[in-house]
Amino acid sequence: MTTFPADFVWGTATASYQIEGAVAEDGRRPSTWDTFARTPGKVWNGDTGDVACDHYHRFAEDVAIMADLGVDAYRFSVAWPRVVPEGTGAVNQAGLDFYRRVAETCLEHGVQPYVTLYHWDLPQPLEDAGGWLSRSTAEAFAEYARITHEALGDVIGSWITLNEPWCSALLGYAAGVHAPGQQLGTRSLEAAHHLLLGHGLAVQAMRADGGEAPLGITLNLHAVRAASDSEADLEAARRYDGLGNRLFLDPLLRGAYPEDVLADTGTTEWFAERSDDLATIAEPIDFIGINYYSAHTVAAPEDGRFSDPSLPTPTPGSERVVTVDTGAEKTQMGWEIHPDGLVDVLAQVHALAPGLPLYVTENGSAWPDEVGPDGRVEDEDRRRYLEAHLEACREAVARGLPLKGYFCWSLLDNFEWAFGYDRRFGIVRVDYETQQRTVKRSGEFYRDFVARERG
Ligand SMILES: OC[C@@H]1[C@@H](O)[C@H](O)[C@@H](O)c2nc(CNc3ccccc3)cn21
Repeated sequence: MTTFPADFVWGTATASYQIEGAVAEDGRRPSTWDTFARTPGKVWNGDTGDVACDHYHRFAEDVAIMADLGVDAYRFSVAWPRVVPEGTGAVNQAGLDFYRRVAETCLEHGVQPYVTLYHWDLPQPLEDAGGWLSRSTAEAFAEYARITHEALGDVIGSWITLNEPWCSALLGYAAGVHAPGQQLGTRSLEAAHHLLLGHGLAVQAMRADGGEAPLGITLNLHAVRAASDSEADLEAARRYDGLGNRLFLDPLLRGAYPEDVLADTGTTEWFAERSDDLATIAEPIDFIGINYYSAHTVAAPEDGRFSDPSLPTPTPGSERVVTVDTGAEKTQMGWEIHPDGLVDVLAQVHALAPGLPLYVTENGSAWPDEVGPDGRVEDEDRRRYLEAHLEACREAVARGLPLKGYFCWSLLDNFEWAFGYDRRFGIVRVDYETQQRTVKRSGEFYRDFVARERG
């Protein structure tokens, strides 16, 4: 059986708004998710990230848990509203000091800090000024990245500019199910462009600041399969792969937007007017992070079949694609379980950029956990999902794909965006009443798997 390289990175991942709480402490100012969560009807049960896992005060305990799990690395995000509270202008030293404490605590425990600079918590004043629909937000992001990289470059092992620009653009500005909750159809591609521009400007700014730490970006890639080899279904798959994957992979790795996607969405002229930005967007990077959860079998709509629910309407083009239920097992999110799709997306990126290091920066599953009378959480479904995807990583390595690490989503149960606290992804349970942490069966499995593979 193929073994993982000795330097393969085993990690866990979280994000600031989902775990920190302390949303008004030490100078932090509101983000778009503070606003969105407070908008009636947007988040399950009216949940907010006000307290979450209280990680702002409990980070040392959480890092110690990671050390006990034996992970090599911790991927967490820096909250822009803690560091530059208004989005531009004054820097909040208390915010930088918090992340320095987190990083130093990680290093003291032998855990490498991986930072995501933007995991969706945009400072509200920037949204008020146009958000990602505005080019100025891209420029503000680059300045925030430069400030944070300059302040923390001595304690951060790797930098990820953006988490999932697809979600920020398509869910935030088309579907409206994520902050800021806009439903602007194809104008969401303008947000995608400014997110990618912000990424490129940030890479340039951090490179200019010096430092050796690798720089990359994280994309949620969709493994896409046509329901049949009919022309209509193959066309649906082309559309889904285009809007879900190539709209981001192509400018980042080929320096050009996919013409078919721009044609599909009627945005060819808008992007042509900004073609000079492509050189910045395609600024060379050191790795790509891939968030993988599921594969999608798609088909052309027929009478009686509705638009694809996982491409929330009115996402551009979703009226021309339906997701087909293949009968595969699903997680509590309704996402089908296809570990082989992980290998497919890694191979897709490798084909575009041979040799570029790849990390699975998120992979995990939500299930309705039960706490036993002994206080344990025997989450066999999550353990099984985890095992299957770790074996998919092994297969990817065996095929010679440049997979360098795996980060389990998530270390802790946390605020699951529009689902609030109704969905648990953690390998460690959080009792939100007491903030008690309990390592689940899946966490024990991950600990033992990593120890065994490390030899
Ligand atoms: O939903 C689980 C996690 C979420 O908690 C992370 O913050 C986020 O980075 C994340 N991305 C995906 C995959 N992409 C996605 C697709 C549809 C809706 C929301 C996210 C899953 N997850």
